[in-house]
This record gives sequence, C-alpha cells and structure tokens, in this order.
Amino acid sequence: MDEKSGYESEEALLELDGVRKYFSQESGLLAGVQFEPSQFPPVSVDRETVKAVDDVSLEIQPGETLGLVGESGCGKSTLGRTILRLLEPTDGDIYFKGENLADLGGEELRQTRSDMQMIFQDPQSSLDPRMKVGQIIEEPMRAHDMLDDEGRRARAKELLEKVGLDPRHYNRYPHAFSGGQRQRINLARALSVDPDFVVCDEPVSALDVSIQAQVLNTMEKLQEEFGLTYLFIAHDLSVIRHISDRVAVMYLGHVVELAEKEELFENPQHPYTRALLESIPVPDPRESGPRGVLEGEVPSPVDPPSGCRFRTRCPRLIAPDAYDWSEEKWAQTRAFMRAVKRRTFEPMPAARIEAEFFDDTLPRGEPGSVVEEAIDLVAADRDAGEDRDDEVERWEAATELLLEAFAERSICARERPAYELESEHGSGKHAAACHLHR
Ligand SMILES: Nc1ncnc2c1ncn2[C@@H]1O[C@H](COP(=O)(O)OP(=O)(O)OP(=O)(O)O)[C@@H](O)[C@H]1O
Repeated sequence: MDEKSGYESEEALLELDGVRKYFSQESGLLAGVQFEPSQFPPVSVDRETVKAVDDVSLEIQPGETLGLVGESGCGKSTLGRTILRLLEPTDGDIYFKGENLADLGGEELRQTRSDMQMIFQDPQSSLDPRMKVGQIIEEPMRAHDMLDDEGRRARAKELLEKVGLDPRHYNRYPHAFSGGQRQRINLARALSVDPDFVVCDEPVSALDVSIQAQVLNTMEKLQEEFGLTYLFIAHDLSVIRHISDRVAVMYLGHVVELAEKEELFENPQHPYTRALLESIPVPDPRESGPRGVLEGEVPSPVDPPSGCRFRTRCPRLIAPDAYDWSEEKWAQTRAFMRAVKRRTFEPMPAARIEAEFFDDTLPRGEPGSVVEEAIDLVAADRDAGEDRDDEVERWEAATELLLEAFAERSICARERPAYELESEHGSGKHAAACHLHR
C-alpha cells in the first residue's frame, strides 16, 4: 500500500479511457477567409480541428516502462502532455491511482501534480541558464513546500550523485555541462519531488548515440531505486527496445498496436508496426533484402481517414467483400489504384498499363469494368475525340473512381479495427487494430 494515498498497487497506476485531444486552429487557407458584410467584423476565418489524439485507451502498471513510438506528428507528445494535464483533454477520462484527475481539486491536485513529472527532449532549453544547478533541482521542492532550505540542499546534492553527477558541482551553471549531463540534471529535478510517474518525452534523442545508452541505463537504475513508472516517448525503435517493458505504437492519433516488448518486436501484427520495424537501418549491408518502405504521405490529422487510419498507406488493404476476386487480382488492382493516386507512372498506352499492372489480364466482372474505365482515363492513346478535360482532371477522375469503387468499400475504411490476439512471446495481452485479424 502506498502511504501517501492508500492506493493498492495491484491496480493500474494510470488508466486512460477514450482520451481525445483536439486543437482548433485557423485553416491556413486563403479560401478559409470569409467576407460577411452582415456581421462585425465583416471578415471571419475558418477554423479547423486537428485531431492530435483521438480516442486512446490504455493502462500503465506500477513500476513498468510503457514505450510510446510512432512517426513525428502522430500525437505522442500531445498524449504525454494531456496525461499530465498540461493540456486539458477534449474528451475521455484519465485515472491516476484510481482517481479521476478531472475530479481532483486543491490540495489533492497539487499532490498529484508532484507525483507526475515530465522530462523533455531538449535539455538545453529546459534549464534556465541563469540558475545554478542546485537551485534548478530545488525549484520543484520549493514550489511544493518540501523540506527546509538545508533539507532541500542536502537532497539536491544526494540526487546529483544518484543521477551520476558530482555533488560538488552544485554551484555550477548549466552551460558547464554536456548534453548528457544536462539531461541528468533534468532527471534530478524531476525526481526531487519524489514522483511515482514520469513522462519522458524523447529524453535521449538530442544526445549522441554513445551517450544515449548511458543515460538510459541511469534511468533504469533510478526506476528500480525509486520505484518509478515511465511513459517513454520516442521515435527511435532501438531506444524503445532498450528501455520498454511494453510498447504502444501510435499512428495519426490512434494506438494501433500494444504488446509486451519481445512480442511486439518478434511478432508484430499491424502492417504499420511491421513497416516501422523494417525501416530500421540494417547494420550489415549484406542483409539488405527488400525493405518495407512506408509509401505515401501521412494524411492530415484535420481530416484523418475513416476506419483504420493507416489504410491509405497500408500494403495489406483488404479487398472489398462486395466482389469476388483472387488475391493476385486484388493485389494488382491495389497497386494500380495507388500508382494512379500518386501518379507514379508516365502516360502510356492502355495495353501497356494492362501488361505492366495486370499481367495482361484484368479482374473479371464489375471490378474489371471499373479498372478498364480508369485505364481509359489515364492512357496515352485514349480517344482524342473525347479529350475534353485536361490531364490533371482525368487523373483525378480516375483516382476518385478507383478509390470509391475499391478503397472506400474495404472493411478497412468502414470500421475502426480493435482486436485482442494471442501472444507468442510472454503471457501479456497483444492488441492490434487491424482487420486482417477479424
Ligand atoms: N497547440 C497546437 N495547435 C494545433 N495543432 C497542434 C498543437 N500541438 C500539436 N498539434 C498538432 O497535433 C499533431 C500531433 O502533434 P504531437 O507534437 O503530439 O506529435 P508527436 O508525435 O509528439 O510529434 P513530434 O515527435 O514531432 O513532437 C500534429 O499534427 C501537430 O501539428
């Protein structure tokens, strides 16, 4: 039992239930500026909603490190900040030690704030250059009325030693320290108020690779010693692999896969996770087989795809149930649809498109007719008599035709996936948000 709160530690330390964080911002388009003479001021600007974190539910157990990984802009930092209430959630509940954070006020909230700390990526800018290291570490204790001057000084010196720095450097300024040492100062400051939970937002990504492992090792040692729970945010999979017990993979505001570390790395079940893992550079060039590349752009979080958010880039997009076709014909159609959408081939005669994309045989039945119509729109040898629209419009029309007939009818577009799988490694749960597991 935790003396401070009476909370029993078999429960999750932190529980997120349907957490959303949306930002409202100006649309940034000139077209979004409206002139409305009947109102004052007569000009209004369209606002759009950025769905940075969109319905995330997960639990973090006491003493564990949950790694949170995903490409830049997928919402990792926003989720971390929302958990700490540095940002107000748009929707959903966050329970810390069984208490809904939204229900806390006054002294309870103050106490909880000191129980949850955060360290940031850039150790340079998060340390005030005019303050001595000792003062920096003591600052949170002072803010929470912890100990007296002497007690704080003693604790700061002790913490300097614990994070691997020389306590005699208590009176130095941050500029006298290296990047790795500054991140250690940050750690000491976060730990000064004796937190249970620390959100670590890319804490080592600004450091040299050789220094990263040392700082990570110190973080692991401190976790053990202080009984800390970490939410560890990083885009670098090798860092995530080093430090995590379990890993959550985030894509465009959703958690798409969550499993124990070994299970996630050895038995990834979401095509996005697989693509991420395959994009890790291989140290041995002889091993460089075909690499799964993440094709296409990440869609905008203002207007994310329906259903599975990864579907617009997914190499395994599922064939629409409405048609009956072979795996081969669907794979060819999917490749053609993507190539038209991204305009990755030069105009060529219809027969060559059929040969290159479909091995000279189009799918049978209705899908075949749709494909034929699309080929006709983009082929170089199309009937000149019909050539009314310009080229861009024809490629757009072909894209729309293919997407509407195939991509939008896939289960991947129609339903948001969520499946619980058997783990091959370890006994933990394995969640994968992919309809391949339906
Ligand atoms: N204050 C804000 N106003 C509007 N949009 C925001 C705001 N903060 C973040 N966003 C947007 O929310 C999305 C998620 O951003 P976030 O910083 O959480 O991603 P991230 O995965 O941590 O990326 P990075 O690793 O680059 O920081 C992005 O599209 C970002 O542009």
